[in-house]
Amino acid sequence: HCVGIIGAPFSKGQQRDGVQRGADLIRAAGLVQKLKGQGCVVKDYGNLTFEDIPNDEPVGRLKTPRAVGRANELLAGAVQKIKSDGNTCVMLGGDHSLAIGSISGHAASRHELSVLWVDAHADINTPLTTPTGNIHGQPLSYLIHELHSKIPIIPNFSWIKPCVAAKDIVYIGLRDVDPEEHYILKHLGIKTFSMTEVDRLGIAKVMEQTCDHMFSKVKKPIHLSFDIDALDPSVSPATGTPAAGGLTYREGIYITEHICQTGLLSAVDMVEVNPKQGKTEEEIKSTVNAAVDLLLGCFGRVREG
Ligand SMILES: N[C@](CCCC[B-](O)(O)O)(CCN1CCCCC1)C(=O)O
Ligand SMILES: [Mn+2]
Ligand SMILES: [Mn+2]
Ligand SMILES: [Mn+2]
Repeated sequence: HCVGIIGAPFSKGQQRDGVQRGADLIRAAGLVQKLKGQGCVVKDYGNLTFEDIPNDEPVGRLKTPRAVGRANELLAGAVQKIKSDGNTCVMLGGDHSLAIGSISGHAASRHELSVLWVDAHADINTPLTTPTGNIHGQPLSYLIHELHSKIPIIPNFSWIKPCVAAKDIVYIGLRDVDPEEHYILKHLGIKTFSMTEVDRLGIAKVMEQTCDHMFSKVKKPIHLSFDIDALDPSVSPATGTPAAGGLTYREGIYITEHICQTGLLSAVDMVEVNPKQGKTEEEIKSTVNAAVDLLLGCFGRVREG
């Protein structure tokens, strides 16, 4: 595996300070060395630098939209470069609004994508449905062809072109979905495996049916967008929007092992690690170590050794 890593120390898709430190914490836990130790060729492209944008007043309910739009424009360019260099891209967040840039940049180089969204949340609110105005709860709405007509003009967002079809998205881990999001998921017929399905089917069947869905027509490169809050808070407490009843550590690892086995993983996001949301050093370590182990699972680490 040839892996290109980009850090995006960005937090303005939400309101809690600290998530911008996720990338460097994951690096400090040895991600690069451990990937190399399992035979990967790794290039670390470093961290993006996000200039402060003054007077970034709300637009409608949207908070700090100009910063979010600009940060994602920069990220999209970086991801496109990493892909053109022939790597599988690893984007280390930062909050989940960064999926706008990560998926946009990926799609710019690989056109048709399958998106696997592993998250407690659907992150598909539009600017008009969002209950909080936090753009980390909205990234998919800017990217899906079928929602394009629902997106108003937003400063620094004009570069974004929808690039994913609703049929090419699969969710795993949902358990905290807003009513408006639920309507959108149903209306668009998006494939979802909530925690109910994880409990009913077991993670092996969930992954089997996820792949059946993604490969039902043509096999496309996979973009895995992993929000660490998909895992149960007992495993990953240091995150901004924890929700009870999440994936076990083992279920998370099984997801990444299975996706690795497809040979189609083309980009992965690891977002929402927030050290300031951990009550103890232990909680922070547990969260960061889970993020590292999930990424190692994406790139060939198997538990049987
Ligand atoms: N759906 C929420 C949470 C988004 C989480 C973003 B992620 O997944 O990147 O962490 C709102 C959640 N909801 C608001 C009302 C009270 C209950 C929680 C939103 O703000 O849109
Ligand atoms: Mn989430
Ligand atoms: Mn998310
Ligand atoms: Mn989150």
